[in-house]
Amino acid sequence: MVVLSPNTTIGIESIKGLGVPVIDLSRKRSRVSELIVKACEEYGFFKVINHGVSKEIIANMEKEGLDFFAKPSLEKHKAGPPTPLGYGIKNIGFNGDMGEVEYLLLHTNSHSISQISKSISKDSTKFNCVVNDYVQSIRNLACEILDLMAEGLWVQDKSFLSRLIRDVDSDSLIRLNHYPSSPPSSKDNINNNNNTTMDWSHHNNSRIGFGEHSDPQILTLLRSNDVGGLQVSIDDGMWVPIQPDTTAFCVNVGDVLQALTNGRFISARHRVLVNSFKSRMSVVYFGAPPLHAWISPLPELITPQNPCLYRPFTWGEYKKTTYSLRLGDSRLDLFRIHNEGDIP
Ligand SMILES: C=C1C[C@]23C[C@@]1(O)CC[C@H]2[C@@]12CC[C@H](O)[C@@](C)(C(=O)O1)[C@H]2[C@@H]3C(=O)O
Ligand SMILES: O=C(O)CCC(=O)C(=O)O
Ligand SMILES: [Fe+2]
Repeated sequence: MVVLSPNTTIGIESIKGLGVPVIDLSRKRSRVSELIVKACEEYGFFKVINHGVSKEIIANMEKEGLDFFAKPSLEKHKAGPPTPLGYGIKNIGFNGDMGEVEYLLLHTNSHSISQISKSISKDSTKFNCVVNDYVQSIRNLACEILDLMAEGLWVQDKSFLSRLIRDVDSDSLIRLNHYPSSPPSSKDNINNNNNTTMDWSHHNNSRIGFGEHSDPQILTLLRSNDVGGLQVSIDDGMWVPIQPDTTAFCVNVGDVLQALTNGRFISARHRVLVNSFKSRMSVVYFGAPPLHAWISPLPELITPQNPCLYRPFTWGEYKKTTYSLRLGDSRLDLFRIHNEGDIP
């Protein structure tokens, strides 16, 4: 029997049936919605294929990202420091979190994109167009997935979830992450050979690109080049690698969707380890509601057996709390209602 300790990374994609589910969006709608709901309940993560986002839109976005990160440091810093929007390197957020990553964080509203484009690219019109096209396509895909979720959950108002991110005031973001390759240092080798008490990531000569966290928003849609590194935590502490697939989008549930579904969907913790030999670049869309939108569990998902788990809050309040905390903090717990029968 193989015994895996909580900090073990398993080499295969998953213990529960070899990987997070891969869902073909071209299959029968009712089946797709069932599969999405199941994936969100079991993993909070899944991949979608036949998603309808054009190869050209993806390739253009990837090229703009690669061109930007290939610039000299001085040029890149013109788009920084992150406010949190803009260019950042190593520092994540404002509370001391660090990772081996450089990134560009952009708001998805067209005015914000056109403003920041000026400090990102000499051909700012092109950058502006490419990002706007990408945002439009990825938002449509996110809305389609949210509608499928609502159908699978038998929620009455089938477009309630997608309206939150379609809203003109939606606070959605695009993040480009670049993880330069990082060959193992001699220090890591010494620890490895001596079999000392380093944790698994060091034992494996890997470094943290983006530390363990959950995403605060509703839904995240991620695409990367063919370099792996993303891992999801399943069953409390088992790290499962998400195999890179350039034809797929990796989708994950955010904290707000966990709250809206009254805890039925899991906002899973994930992290990124740096590859020793190849650089990873990811483009991540975070679908978020407007700052003033109220979030509370959907009435259909509250029953005597599943009493309401979260108090109502606005996305603005939740976002403020997020930024007051560290990357790895479990912020949604602060919004939990303690019901009769809960263990104190
Ligand atoms: C340390 C932090 C960075 C972060 C805001 C936070 O205070 C905690 C959550 C972080 C996160 C994770 C998902 C997204 O990448 C992100 C943009 C978000 O909304 O929450 C980042 C924030 C950030 O990097 O600004
Ligand atoms: O870059 C990645 O692959 C994932 C990054 C991530 O989890 C995030 O930006 O929230
Ligand atoms: Fe994330």
